[in-house]
Amino acid sequence: MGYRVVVAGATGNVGREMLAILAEREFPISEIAAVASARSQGDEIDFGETGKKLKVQNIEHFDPTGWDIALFAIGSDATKVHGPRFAAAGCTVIDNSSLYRMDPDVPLIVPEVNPEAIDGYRKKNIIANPNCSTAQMVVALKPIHDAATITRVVVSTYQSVSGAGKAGMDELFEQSRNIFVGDPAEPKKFTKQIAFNVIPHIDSFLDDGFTKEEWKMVVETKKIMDPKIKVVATCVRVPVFVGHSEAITIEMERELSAADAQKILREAPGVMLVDKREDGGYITPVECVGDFATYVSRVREDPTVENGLVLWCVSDNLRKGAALNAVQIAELLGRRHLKKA
Ligand SMILES: NC(=O)C1=CN([C@@H]2O[C@H](COP(=O)(O)OP(=O)(O)OC[C@H]3O[C@@H](n4cnc5c(N)ncnc54)[C@H](OP(=O)(O)O)[C@@H]3O)[C@@H](O)[C@H]2O)C=CC1
Ligand SMILES: N[C@@H](CC(=O)OP(=O)(O)O)C(=O)O
Repeated sequence: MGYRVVVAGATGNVGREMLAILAEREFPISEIAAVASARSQGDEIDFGETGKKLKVQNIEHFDPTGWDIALFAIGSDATKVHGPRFAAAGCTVIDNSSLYRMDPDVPLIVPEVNPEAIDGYRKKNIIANPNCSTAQMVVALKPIHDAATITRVVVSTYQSVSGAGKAGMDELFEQSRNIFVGDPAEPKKFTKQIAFNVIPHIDSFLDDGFTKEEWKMVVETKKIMDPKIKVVATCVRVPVFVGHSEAITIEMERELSAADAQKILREAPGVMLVDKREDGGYITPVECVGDFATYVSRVREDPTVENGLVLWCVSDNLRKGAALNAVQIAELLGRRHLKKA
């Protein structure tokens, strides 16, 4: 007994994590299909660690009729073509691209933060997954917002290359190797050398000088958590393979001590507080890989404003930032709306 589930983009970084997480969390599945582009048609991929192999199907020829849920991680362009086709066939699309996130008829969901918003999904039969940097930030901030009403957020991100897909990971690997052996480190996917460097530029530039990645953090946080919150972001690519980090400074309406914030975060869903004020008493990206948690460390009071806190937040961008959140949405959809086959 279970659902008929499609993973679209199953050969990619996010798709492979989706398959792994569906298996790890024993999502109720009666049948699973792995689809991707024509390039991968016929390839065999693992269904997580179940030992089961899945033959990749070409999305162009895949008929979604009779399938219950499709987890999409194929980018905005391909989603524009196939998302509405799957949704119209009755297969609910949970989409990782940015295409539908700000569509008023599409719920944008982080299950720990705004689960009730999923109830509007029937308008388009599509549910959006937020940007990876937004997802982990709202998980960390929601419990603090509930306690003291956050009014302003200043965030700087340190985003791993896996956020730019398989090609981003390959580029960091190749450039690092080339530099060690004295070969040129040519940028391809990124705008400048990423190995042994940082790049203050993710996604395209907008007219006001911010990047689209920074804009997404602003508008998505408002849609998921509270339209009144002011957010300003600086998004930076760093030479880390997996795991996004964020330095977050917040201002609140009411006073909340660092000790009280730590107490709240210790109990918060999806959050793992690791905050010892000693060497190594905090989490770094390499330590979060493969985990479900959003880690919070280094919670402290900001002495420069009346009610302010500063914290450090780390999470596996391919999991909470994409695949895990999508599977959690599927679980939520099952609990609130679907009947098991
Ligand atoms: N929520 C978030 O913050 C995140 C969202 N994403 C989203 O997920 C998407 C995939 O990311 P990621 O896995 O890292 O990228 P990868 O580059 O690792 O994988 C891309 C996947 O998309 C498939 N694909 C590409 N073009 C098409 C097409 N025209 N039709 C069908 N399938 C296609 C690829 O198939 P093939 O192997 O056959 O080429 C592959 O499976 C991103 O583009 C983004 O939209 C990603 C990371 C985080
Ligand atoms: N832009 C993110 C990953 C991503 O795909 O985001 P989005 O789905 O918002 O385009 C990163 O590079 O880390």
